[in-house]
Amino acid sequence: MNNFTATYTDQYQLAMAEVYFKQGRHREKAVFDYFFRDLPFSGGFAVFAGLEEVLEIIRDLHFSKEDLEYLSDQGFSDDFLKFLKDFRFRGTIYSCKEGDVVFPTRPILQVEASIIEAQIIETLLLNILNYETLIATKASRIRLVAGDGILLDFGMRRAQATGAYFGSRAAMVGGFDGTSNVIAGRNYEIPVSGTMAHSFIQSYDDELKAFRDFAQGRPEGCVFLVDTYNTLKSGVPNAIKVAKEMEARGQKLLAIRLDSGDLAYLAKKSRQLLDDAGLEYVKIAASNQLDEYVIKSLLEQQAPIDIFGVGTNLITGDPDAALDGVYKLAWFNGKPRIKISESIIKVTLPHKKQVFRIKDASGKCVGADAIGLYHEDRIDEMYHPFEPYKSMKLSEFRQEALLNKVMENGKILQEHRSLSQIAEYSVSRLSELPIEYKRFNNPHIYKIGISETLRQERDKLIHNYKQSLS
Ligand SMILES: Nc1ncnc2c1ncn2[C@@H]1O[C@H](COP(=O)(O)OP(=O)(O)OP(=O)(O)O)[C@@H](O)[C@H]1O
Ligand SMILES: O=P(O)(O)OC[C@H]1O[C@H](OP(=O)(O)OP(=O)(O)O)[C@H](O)[C@@H]1O
Ligand SMILES: O=C(O)c1cccnc1
Repeated sequence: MNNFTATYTDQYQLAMAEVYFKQGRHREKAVFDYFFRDLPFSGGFAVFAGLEEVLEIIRDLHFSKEDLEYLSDQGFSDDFLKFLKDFRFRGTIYSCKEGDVVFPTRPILQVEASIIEAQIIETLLLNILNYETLIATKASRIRLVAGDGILLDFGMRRAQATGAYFGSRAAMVGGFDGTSNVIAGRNYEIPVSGTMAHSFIQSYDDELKAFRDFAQGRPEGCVFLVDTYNTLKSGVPNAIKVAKEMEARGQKLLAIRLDSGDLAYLAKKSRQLLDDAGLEYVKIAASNQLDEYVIKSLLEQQAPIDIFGVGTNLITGDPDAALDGVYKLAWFNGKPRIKISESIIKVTLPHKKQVFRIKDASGKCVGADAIGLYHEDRIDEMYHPFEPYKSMKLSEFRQEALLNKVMENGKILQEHRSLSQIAEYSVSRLSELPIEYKRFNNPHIYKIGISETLRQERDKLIHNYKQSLS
Protein backbone atom coordinates (compact mmCIF):
# COMPACT_ATOMS: atom_id res chain seq x y z
CA MET A 1 0.00 0.00 0.00
CA ASN A 2 2.75 2.45 -0.89
CA ASN A 3 0.50 5.30 -1.90
CA PHE A 4 2.35 7.76 0.26
CA THR A 5 3.22 11.08 -1.27
CA ALA A 6 5.42 13.72 0.25
CA THR A 7 2.36 15.56 1.59
CA TYR A 8 2.08 12.78 4.22
CA THR A 9 3.61 15.27 6.63
CA ASP A 10 2.86 18.07 9.08
CA GLN A 11 2.39 21.54 7.61
CA TYR A 12 5.26 23.00 9.62
CA GLN A 13 7.77 20.80 7.81
CA LEU A 14 6.80 22.44 4.52
CA ALA A 15 6.68 25.91 6.05
CA MET A 16 10.23 25.49 7.41
CA ALA A 17 11.34 23.95 4.11
CA GLU A 18 10.09 26.98 2.18
CA VAL A 19 12.01 29.34 4.44
CA TYR A 20 15.22 27.27 4.17
CA PHE A 21 14.74 27.39 0.40
CA LYS A 22 14.14 31.15 0.27
CA GLN A 23 17.18 31.75 2.46
CA GLY A 24 19.31 29.53 0.22
CA ARG A 25 20.04 27.23 3.21
CA HIS A 26 18.19 24.19 1.94
CA ARG A 27 21.28 22.25 0.94
CA GLU A 28 22.94 22.54 4.35
CA LYS A 29 23.51 19.14 5.89
CA ALA A 30 21.70 17.95 8.99
CA VAL A 31 21.75 14.86 11.19
CA PHE A 32 18.64 13.84 13.11
CA ASP A 33 18.33 11.05 15.71
CA TYR A 34 15.22 8.91 16.12
CA PHE A 35 14.76 7.65 19.70
CA PHE A 36 12.06 7.29 22.35
CA ARG A 37 12.15 8.26 26.02
CA ASP A 38 9.83 5.78 27.78
CA LEU A 39 9.38 2.07 27.32
CA PRO A 40 5.78 1.11 26.58
CA PHE A 41 3.67 -1.13 28.85
CA SER A 42 5.99 -0.41 31.83
CA GLY A 43 8.12 -3.11 30.26
CA GLY A 44 11.84 -3.75 30.13
CA PHE A 45 12.39 -3.65 26.34
CA ALA A 46 10.87 -2.62 23.01
CA VAL A 47 11.02 -4.31 19.60
CA PHE A 48 12.01 -2.02 16.74
CA ALA A 49 9.65 -2.36 13.75
CA GLY A 50 8.68 -0.54 10.57
CA LEU A 51 12.15 0.06 9.11
CA GLU A 52 11.75 -1.79 5.79
CA GLU A 53 8.42 -0.05 5.23
CA VAL A 54 9.82 3.39 5.96
CA LEU A 55 12.87 2.91 3.73
CA GLU A 56 10.72 1.87 0.78
CA ILE A 57 8.39 4.83 1.26
CA ILE A 58 11.30 7.28 1.55
CA ARG A 59 12.99 5.83 -1.53
CA ASP A 60 9.87 6.48 -3.63
CA LEU A 61 8.79 9.74 -2.00
CA HIS A 62 7.89 12.62 -4.33
CA PHE A 63 5.30 15.37 -4.75
CA SER A 64 2.63 14.48 -7.29
CA LYS A 65 1.07 17.01 -9.68
CA GLU A 66 -2.04 17.08 -7.43
CA ASP A 67 0.13 17.67 -4.34
CA LEU A 68 1.78 20.65 -5.99
CA GLU A 69 -1.58 22.09 -7.06
CA TYR A 70 -2.87 21.72 -3.52
CA LEU A 71 0.24 23.35 -2.04
CA SER A 72 -0.09 26.19 -4.51
CA ASP A 73 -3.66 26.74 -3.26
CA GLN A 74 -2.24 26.74 0.27
CA GLY A 75 -0.07 29.74 -0.62
CA PHE A 76 3.34 28.11 -1.18
CA SER A 77 5.35 30.11 -3.70
CA ASP A 78 5.88 29.08 -7.31
CA ASP A 79 9.68 28.90 -7.13
CA PHE A 80 9.49 26.68 -4.03
CA LEU A 81 6.92 24.42 -5.74
CA LYS A 82 9.21 24.19 -8.76
CA PHE A 83 11.93 22.97 -6.41
CA LEU A 84 9.55 20.45 -4.80
CA LYS A 85 8.58 19.09 -8.23
CA ASP A 86 11.98 17.39 -8.44
CA PHE A 87 12.17 16.53 -4.73
CA ARG A 88 13.71 13.15 -3.99
CA PHE A 89 15.31 11.94 -0.78
CA ARG A 90 19.04 11.63 -1.49
CA GLY A 91 20.26 11.25 2.07
CA THR A 92 21.93 8.54 4.13
CA ILE A 93 20.28 6.57 6.92
CA TYR A 94 21.98 4.54 9.66
CA SER A 95 19.79 2.22 11.67
CA CYS A 96 19.48 -0.70 14.04
CA LYS A 97 18.14 -3.81 12.39
CA GLU A 98 14.38 -4.19 12.31
CA GLY A 99 13.32 -6.69 14.98
CA ASP A 100 16.14 -5.77 17.38
CA VAL A 101 15.40 -5.06 21.02
CA VAL A 102 15.78 -1.35 21.70
CA PHE A 103 15.83 0.91 24.75
CA PRO A 104 15.04 4.50 25.70
CA THR A 105 17.16 7.58 24.95
CA ARG A 106 19.67 5.97 22.60
CA PRO A 107 19.48 6.56 18.86
CA ILE A 108 17.71 3.80 16.99
CA LEU A 109 18.06 5.44 13.61
CA GLN A 110 20.01 8.43 12.30
CA VAL A 111 19.15 10.48 9.21
CA GLU A 112 21.91 12.43 7.46
CA ALA A 113 20.58 14.61 4.63
CA SER A 114 20.01 18.13 3.42
CA ILE A 115 17.86 19.91 5.97
CA ILE A 116 14.84 20.05 3.63
CA GLU A 117 14.96 16.33 2.90
CA ALA A 118 15.44 15.44 6.56
CA GLN A 119 12.46 17.59 7.59
CA ILE A 120 10.10 16.41 4.88
CA ILE A 121 10.50 12.75 5.90
CA GLU A 122 10.23 13.36 9.67
CA THR A 123 6.51 12.99 10.19
CA LEU A 124 6.00 9.85 8.16
CA LEU A 125 9.06 8.26 9.72
CA LEU A 126 7.77 8.96 13.24
CA ASN A 127 4.23 7.96 12.30
CA ILE A 128 5.24 4.51 11.07
CA LEU A 129 8.16 3.67 13.36
CA ASN A 130 6.35 4.76 16.53
CA TYR A 131 3.23 2.76 15.75
CA GLU A 132 4.92 -0.39 14.45
CA THR A 133 7.41 -0.43 17.33
CA LEU A 134 4.55 -0.10 19.84
CA ILE A 135 2.60 -2.98 18.28
CA ALA A 136 5.62 -5.24 17.72
CA THR A 137 6.52 -4.74 21.39
CA LYS A 138 2.99 -5.66 22.49
CA ALA A 139 3.04 -8.69 20.19
CA SER A 140 6.37 -9.88 21.52
CA ARG A 141 5.13 -9.62 25.12
CA ILE A 142 2.18 -11.79 24.10
CA ARG A 143 4.54 -14.22 22.33
CA LEU A 144 6.71 -14.43 25.47
CA VAL A 145 3.81 -15.85 27.51
CA ALA A 146 2.09 -17.86 24.77
CA GLY A 147 4.91 -20.41 24.32
CA ASP A 148 4.15 -22.54 21.28
CA GLY A 149 0.52 -21.39 21.09
CA ILE A 150 -0.65 -20.15 17.69
CA LEU A 151 -1.21 -16.38 17.80
CA LEU A 152 -3.63 -14.77 15.37
CA ASP A 153 -4.14 -11.03 14.96
CA PHE A 154 -7.90 -10.29 15.00
CA GLY A 155 -7.49 -6.54 15.50
CA MET A 156 -8.41 -4.93 12.19
CA ARG A 157 -11.97 -3.94 13.20
CA ARG A 158 -10.78 -2.29 16.41
CA ALA A 159 -7.71 -0.47 15.10
CA GLN A 160 -7.56 3.26 14.74
CA ALA A 161 -8.79 3.19 11.12
CA THR A 162 -6.13 2.12 8.60
CA GLY A 163 -3.56 1.62 11.37
CA ALA A 164 -4.39 -2.07 11.29
CA TYR A 165 -2.49 -2.35 8.03
CA PHE A 166 0.83 -1.55 9.68
CA GLY A 167 -0.25 -3.09 12.97
CA SER A 168 -0.79 -6.50 11.39
CA ARG A 169 2.71 -6.32 9.91
CA ALA A 170 4.21 -5.27 13.25
CA ALA A 171 2.39 -8.11 15.03
CA MET A 172 4.29 -10.53 12.81
CA VAL A 173 7.61 -8.86 13.66
CA GLY A 174 6.73 -9.43 17.32
CA GLY A 175 6.04 -13.14 16.80
CA PHE A 176 2.41 -13.61 15.71
CA ASP A 177 1.67 -16.45 13.29
CA GLY A 178 -1.09 -15.00 11.15
CA THR A 179 -3.80 -12.39 10.74
CA SER A 180 -7.44 -12.04 9.78
CA ASN A 181 -6.47 -8.85 7.86
CA VAL A 182 -6.73 -9.78 4.18
CA ILE A 183 -5.09 -6.70 2.64
CA ALA A 184 -2.10 -6.86 5.02
CA GLY A 185 -1.89 -10.59 4.38
CA ARG A 186 -1.85 -10.08 0.65
CA ASN A 187 0.67 -7.24 0.59
CA TYR A 188 3.07 -8.55 3.24
CA GLU A 189 2.68 -12.27 2.52
CA ILE A 190 1.35 -12.93 6.03
CA PRO A 191 -0.62 -16.18 6.47
CA VAL A 192 -4.30 -15.20 6.55
CA SER A 193 -6.93 -17.22 8.39
CA GLY A 194 -10.31 -16.88 10.02
CA THR A 195 -13.24 -18.65 11.62
CA MET A 196 -16.88 -17.45 11.51
CA ALA A 197 -18.99 -14.77 13.19
CA HIS A 198 -21.98 -15.14 15.52
CA SER A 199 -24.15 -13.56 12.79
CA PHE A 200 -23.59 -16.57 10.54
CA ILE A 201 -25.04 -18.91 13.15
CA GLN A 202 -27.80 -16.46 14.14
CA SER A 203 -28.90 -16.26 10.48
CA TYR A 204 -29.99 -19.94 10.74
CA ASP A 205 -32.89 -21.32 12.74
CA ASP A 206 -30.57 -23.90 14.23
CA GLU A 207 -26.85 -24.06 15.02
CA LEU A 208 -26.37 -27.60 13.68
CA LYS A 209 -27.51 -26.62 10.17
CA ALA A 210 -25.22 -23.56 10.30
CA PHE A 211 -22.20 -25.77 11.09
CA ARG A 212 -23.20 -28.30 8.40
CA ASP A 213 -23.45 -25.67 5.69
CA PHE A 214 -20.15 -24.10 6.69
CA ALA A 215 -18.42 -27.48 6.61
CA GLN A 216 -19.90 -28.18 3.16
CA GLY A 217 -18.92 -24.76 1.83
CA ARG A 218 -15.51 -24.35 3.47
CA PRO A 219 -14.16 -27.78 4.47
CA GLU A 220 -10.53 -26.56 4.41
CA GLY A 221 -9.45 -24.83 7.62
CA CYS A 222 -13.00 -24.99 9.00
CA VAL A 223 -13.47 -23.63 12.56
CA PHE A 224 -16.83 -23.53 14.39
CA LEU A 225 -17.71 -20.74 16.80
CA VAL A 226 -19.41 -22.63 19.63
CA ASP A 227 -20.66 -20.00 22.09
CA THR A 228 -23.65 -18.43 20.32
CA TYR A 229 -26.26 -20.22 22.48
CA ASN A 230 -24.73 -22.58 25.02
CA THR A 231 -21.12 -23.71 24.62
CA LEU A 232 -21.22 -27.07 26.41
CA LYS A 233 -24.85 -28.07 25.85
CA SER A 234 -25.23 -26.99 22.23
CA GLY A 235 -22.11 -25.53 20.53
CA VAL A 236 -19.58 -28.27 21.29
CA PRO A 237 -22.03 -31.22 20.86
CA ASN A 238 -23.14 -29.81 17.47
CA ALA A 239 -19.52 -29.25 16.44
CA ILE A 240 -18.75 -32.87 17.34
CA LYS A 241 -21.69 -34.15 15.27
CA VAL A 242 -20.56 -32.23 12.20
CA ALA A 243 -16.89 -33.13 12.76
CA LYS A 244 -17.88 -36.80 12.64
CA GLU A 245 -19.86 -36.22 9.41
CA MET A 246 -16.77 -34.48 8.00
CA GLU A 247 -14.61 -37.48 9.01
CA ALA A 248 -16.97 -39.75 7.06
CA ARG A 249 -16.27 -37.57 3.99
CA GLY A 250 -12.51 -37.73 4.60
CA GLN A 251 -12.37 -34.18 5.97
CA LYS A 252 -11.12 -32.82 9.26
CA LEU A 253 -12.54 -30.08 11.44
CA LEU A 254 -9.61 -27.82 12.29
CA ALA A 255 -10.84 -26.23 15.54
CA ILE A 256 -13.65 -24.85 17.64
CA ARG A 257 -13.56 -21.26 18.91
CA LEU A 258 -14.60 -20.06 22.38
CA ASP A 259 -15.43 -16.35 22.55
CA SER A 260 -17.05 -15.76 25.96
CA GLY A 261 -17.37 -17.09 29.49
CA ASP A 262 -14.64 -18.68 31.59
CA LEU A 263 -12.25 -19.64 28.83
CA ALA A 264 -10.13 -21.98 31.00
CA TYR A 265 -13.13 -23.88 32.32
CA LEU A 266 -14.81 -24.09 28.91
CA ALA A 267 -11.59 -25.12 27.17
CA LYS A 268 -11.05 -27.99 29.64
CA LYS A 269 -14.65 -29.21 29.35
CA SER A 270 -14.63 -28.86 25.56
CA ARG A 271 -11.31 -30.74 25.29
CA GLN A 272 -12.82 -33.59 27.31
CA LEU A 273 -15.91 -33.76 25.09
CA LEU A 274 -13.83 -33.66 21.90
CA ASP A 275 -11.38 -36.31 23.16
CA ASP A 276 -14.21 -38.57 24.32
CA ALA A 277 -15.55 -38.38 20.76
CA GLY A 278 -12.14 -39.38 19.35
CA LEU A 279 -11.53 -35.87 18.03
CA GLU A 280 -8.14 -35.30 19.68
CA TYR A 281 -6.93 -33.53 16.53
CA VAL A 282 -9.56 -30.79 16.75
CA LYS A 283 -7.86 -27.73 18.23
CA ILE A 284 -9.33 -25.19 20.61
CA ALA A 285 -9.15 -21.51 19.74
CA ALA A 286 -10.04 -18.72 22.18
CA SER A 287 -10.76 -15.03 21.80
CA ASN A 288 -12.41 -12.24 23.82
CA GLN A 289 -10.37 -9.31 25.03
CA LEU A 290 -7.15 -11.31 25.34
CA ASP A 291 -3.81 -9.75 26.19
CA GLU A 292 -0.51 -10.95 27.65
CA TYR A 293 -1.91 -11.06 31.20
CA VAL A 294 -5.06 -13.04 30.35
CA ILE A 295 -3.12 -15.49 28.16
CA LYS A 296 -0.53 -15.99 30.91
CA SER A 297 -3.30 -16.64 33.40
CA LEU A 298 -5.13 -19.06 31.08
CA LEU A 299 -1.95 -21.08 30.56
CA GLU A 300 -1.22 -21.08 34.31
CA GLN A 301 -4.71 -22.55 34.75
CA GLN A 302 -3.60 -25.22 32.25
CA ALA A 303 -6.33 -24.28 29.81
CA PRO A 304 -5.88 -26.56 26.78
CA ILE A 305 -6.05 -23.66 24.29
CA ASP A 306 -4.01 -24.08 21.10
CA ILE A 307 -4.88 -20.88 19.24
CA PHE A 308 -5.30 -17.36 20.63
CA GLY A 309 -7.12 -14.71 18.58
CA VAL A 310 -6.05 -11.29 19.87
CA GLY A 311 -7.72 -8.12 18.65
CA THR A 312 -8.26 -4.83 20.45
CA ASN A 313 -5.51 -5.03 23.05
CA LEU A 314 -2.89 -5.89 20.43
CA ILE A 315 -3.73 -3.50 17.65
CA THR A 316 -4.35 -0.46 19.84
CA GLY A 317 -1.27 -1.12 21.96
CA ASP A 318 -3.48 -1.10 25.05
CA PRO A 319 -3.00 0.48 27.57
CA ASP A 320 -0.45 2.76 25.88
CA ALA A 321 -1.85 4.96 23.15
CA ALA A 322 1.52 5.69 21.55
CA LEU A 323 5.26 5.25 21.66
CA ASP A 324 6.79 8.65 22.38
CA GLY A 325 9.47 8.42 19.67
CA VAL A 326 11.04 11.74 18.65
CA TYR A 327 13.34 13.07 15.92
CA LYS A 328 15.94 15.52 17.18
CA LEU A 329 18.58 17.57 15.41
CA ALA A 330 22.07 16.51 16.52
CA TRP A 331 24.36 18.13 13.97
CA PHE A 332 23.93 20.92 11.42
CA ASN A 333 26.12 22.52 8.82
CA GLY A 334 29.32 21.06 10.23
CA LYS A 335 28.57 21.67 13.91
CA PRO A 336 27.09 19.58 16.74
CA ARG A 337 23.73 20.92 17.99
CA ILE A 338 21.95 20.48 21.30
CA LYS A 339 18.45 21.12 22.65
CA ILE A 340 18.63 22.45 26.19
CA SER A 341 15.76 21.80 28.56
CA GLU A 342 14.83 22.51 32.15
CA SER A 343 14.21 18.81 32.41
CA ILE A 344 17.60 17.09 32.36
CA ILE A 345 16.31 13.98 30.59
CA LYS A 346 15.15 16.19 27.71
CA VAL A 347 18.60 17.61 26.98
CA THR A 348 19.54 15.99 23.66
CA LEU A 349 22.80 14.28 22.75
CA PRO A 350 24.65 16.27 20.10
CA HIS A 351 26.76 15.01 17.20
CA LYS A 352 26.75 12.04 14.87
CA LYS A 353 26.80 8.95 17.02
CA GLN A 354 27.27 5.21 17.19
CA VAL A 355 25.61 2.85 19.67
CA PHE A 356 27.25 -0.30 21.02
CA ARG A 357 25.57 -3.31 22.60
CA ILE A 358 27.71 -4.55 25.45
CA LYS A 359 28.11 -8.32 25.54
CA ASP A 360 29.95 -10.88 27.63
CA ALA A 361 32.46 -13.34 26.21
CA SER A 362 29.69 -15.78 25.26
CA GLY A 363 27.86 -13.11 23.24
CA LYS A 364 25.09 -12.64 25.79
CA CYS A 365 23.90 -9.08 26.25
CA VAL A 366 24.81 -7.79 29.74
CA GLY A 367 21.96 -5.26 29.83
CA ALA A 368 23.78 -2.16 28.61
CA ASP A 369 24.12 -0.05 25.44
CA ALA A 370 26.80 2.63 25.19
CA ILE A 371 26.55 5.71 22.96
CA GLY A 372 29.71 7.21 21.52
CA LEU A 373 30.72 9.57 18.74
CA TYR A 374 30.40 8.06 15.26
CA HIS A 375 34.13 7.56 14.83
CA GLU A 376 34.69 5.74 18.12
CA ASP A 377 34.95 2.02 17.48
CA ARG A 378 35.09 0.96 21.12
CA ILE A 379 34.18 2.59 24.39
CA ASP A 380 36.37 1.84 27.42
CA GLU A 381 34.11 3.31 30.05
CA MET A 382 30.53 4.53 29.84
CA TYR A 383 28.95 7.17 32.07
CA HIS A 384 25.39 7.62 33.19
CA PRO A 385 24.09 10.44 30.93
CA PHE A 386 23.08 12.70 33.84
CA GLU A 387 24.77 11.25 36.92
CA PRO A 388 28.47 11.33 35.95
CA TYR A 389 29.67 9.64 39.15
CA LYS A 390 27.96 6.48 37.91
CA SER A 391 30.07 4.66 35.35
CA MET A 392 30.79 1.18 34.04
CA LYS A 393 34.11 -0.11 32.73
CA LEU A 394 33.66 -1.72 29.32
CA SER A 395 37.16 -2.69 28.24
CA GLU A 396 36.62 -6.36 29.12
CA PHE A 397 33.41 -6.68 27.12
CA ARG A 398 32.58 -7.40 23.52
CA GLN A 399 30.92 -4.45 21.80
CA GLU A 400 28.59 -4.67 18.83
CA ALA A 401 28.03 -1.52 16.73
CA LEU A 402 24.26 -1.24 16.22
CA LEU A 403 23.84 1.61 13.73
CA ASN A 404 24.64 0.46 10.21
CA LYS A 405 24.20 2.27 6.93
CA VAL A 406 20.90 1.10 5.42
CA MET A 407 20.36 3.85 2.82
CA GLU A 408 22.83 5.94 0.86
CA ASN A 409 22.02 8.68 -1.63
CA GLY A 410 18.36 7.63 -1.36
CA LYS A 411 19.08 4.00 -2.32
CA ILE A 412 18.30 1.11 0.00
CA LEU A 413 21.50 -0.81 0.79
CA GLN A 414 20.20 -3.65 2.89
CA GLU A 415 18.78 -6.78 1.34
CA HIS A 416 15.02 -7.17 1.66
CA ARG A 417 14.17 -9.54 4.55
CA SER A 418 10.85 -11.36 4.74
CA LEU A 419 8.67 -10.77 7.80
CA SER A 420 9.47 -14.25 9.07
CA GLN A 421 13.21 -13.52 8.80
CA ILE A 422 12.71 -10.30 10.76
CA ALA A 423 10.63 -12.15 13.36
CA GLU A 424 13.31 -14.87 13.68
CA TYR A 425 15.94 -12.20 14.19
CA SER A 426 13.78 -10.62 16.88
CA VAL A 427 13.45 -13.95 18.68
CA SER A 428 17.23 -14.43 18.60
CA ARG A 429 17.87 -10.91 19.96
CA LEU A 430 15.29 -11.37 22.71
CA SER A 431 16.93 -14.65 23.66
CA GLU A 432 20.24 -12.79 24.19
CA LEU A 433 18.50 -10.44 26.62
CA PRO A 434 18.65 -11.64 30.25
CA ILE A 435 15.32 -12.74 31.69
CA GLU A 436 15.14 -9.90 34.25
CA TYR A 437 14.40 -7.43 31.43
CA LYS A 438 11.53 -9.54 30.13
CA ARG A 439 9.40 -9.90 33.25
CA PHE A 440 6.25 -7.80 33.37
CA ASN A 441 6.47 -6.54 36.95
CA ASN A 442 9.26 -4.11 37.77
CA PRO A 443 11.64 -5.31 35.08
CA HIS A 444 15.34 -4.58 35.48
CA ILE A 445 16.33 -1.19 34.05
CA TYR A 446 18.57 -1.52 31.01
CA LYS A 447 21.66 0.70 31.32
CA ILE A 448 22.31 3.40 28.75
CA GLY A 449 25.63 5.20 29.02
CA ILE A 450 27.65 7.71 27.04
CA SER A 451 31.34 7.78 26.24
CA GLU A 452 33.75 10.26 27.77
CA THR A 453 34.16 12.07 24.42
CA LEU A 454 30.42 12.39 23.86
CA ARG A 455 29.98 13.61 27.42
CA GLN A 456 32.64 16.28 26.86
CA GLU A 457 31.03 17.40 23.59
CA ARG A 458 27.65 17.70 25.25
CA ASP A 459 28.96 19.50 28.34
CA LYS A 460 30.93 21.94 26.18
CA LEU A 461 27.75 22.92 24.32
CA ILE A 462 25.83 23.32 27.58
CA HIS A 463 28.68 25.43 28.95
CA ASN A 464 28.78 27.63 25.82
CA TYR A 465 25.05 28.12 26.06
CA LYS A 466 25.30 29.19 29.71
CA GLN A 467 28.15 31.57 28.85
CA SER A 468 26.06 33.14 26.10
CA LEU A 469 23.41 33.96 28.71
CA SER A 470 25.76 35.64 31.15
N1 LIG B 1 -10.35 -18.40 33.06
C1 LIG B 1 -10.05 -17.14 32.84
N2 LIG B 1 -9.01 -16.58 33.49
C2 LIG B 1 -8.69 -15.30 33.31
N3 LIG B 1 -9.33 -14.47 32.47
C3 LIG B 1 -10.37 -14.97 31.77
C4 LIG B 1 -10.77 -16.31 31.93
N4 LIG B 1 -11.82 -16.52 31.12
C5 LIG B 1 -12.08 -15.36 30.48
N5 LIG B 1 -11.19 -14.42 30.87
C6 LIG B 1 -11.11 -13.01 30.43
O1 LIG B 1 -11.96 -12.27 31.27
C7 LIG B 1 -12.63 -11.24 30.54
C8 LIG B 1 -14.11 -11.58 30.62
O2 LIG B 1 -14.86 -10.52 30.23
P1 LIG B 1 -16.44 -10.58 30.24
O3 LIG B 1 -16.96 -10.94 31.59
O4 LIG B 1 -16.94 -9.34 29.59
O5 LIG B 1 -16.66 -11.84 29.32
P2 LIG B 1 -17.85 -12.44 28.59
O6 LIG B 1 -17.92 -13.82 29.05
O7 LIG B 1 -17.62 -12.22 27.15
O8 LIG B 1 -19.11 -11.65 28.99
P3 LIG B 1 -20.34 -11.52 28.06
O9 LIG B 1 -20.99 -12.86 28.04
O10 LIG B 1 -21.13 -10.44 28.74
O11 LIG B 1 -19.85 -11.11 26.71
C9 LIG B 1 -12.09 -11.32 29.12
O12 LIG B 1 -10.97 -10.45 28.97
C10 LIG B 1 -11.62 -12.77 29.02
O13 LIG B 1 -10.58 -12.96 28.06
O1 LIG C 1 -11.91 -9.20 21.74
P1 LIG C 1 -10.82 -8.86 20.79
O2 LIG C 1 -9.47 -9.20 21.32
O3 LIG C 1 -10.92 -7.47 20.26
O4 LIG C 1 -10.94 -9.88 19.52
C1 LIG C 1 -11.76 -9.71 18.43
C2 LIG C 1 -13.21 -9.89 18.76
O5 LIG C 1 -13.89 -9.49 17.61
C3 LIG C 1 -14.94 -10.39 17.36
O6 LIG C 1 -16.09 -10.01 18.06
P2 LIG C 1 -17.22 -9.12 17.43
O7 LIG C 1 -18.23 -8.97 18.49
O8 LIG C 1 -16.69 -7.88 16.79
O9 LIG C 1 -17.80 -10.00 16.24
P3 LIG C 1 -18.56 -11.39 16.27
O10 LIG C 1 -20.00 -11.04 16.16
O11 LIG C 1 -18.04 -12.09 15.11
O12 LIG C 1 -18.25 -12.05 17.56
C4 LIG C 1 -14.39 -11.71 17.87
O13 LIG C 1 -15.42 -12.61 18.12
C5 LIG C 1 -13.60 -11.33 19.07
O14 LIG C 1 -14.37 -11.42 20.24
O1 LIG D 1 -11.79 -15.09 12.14
C1 LIG D 1 -12.23 -14.77 13.24
O2 LIG D 1 -12.67 -15.59 14.04
C2 LIG D 1 -12.21 -13.32 13.65
C3 LIG D 1 -11.71 -12.34 12.85
C4 LIG D 1 -11.72 -11.04 13.26
C5 LIG D 1 -12.23 -10.72 14.48
N1 LIG D 1 -12.72 -11.67 15.28
C6 LIG D 1 -12.71 -12.96 14.87
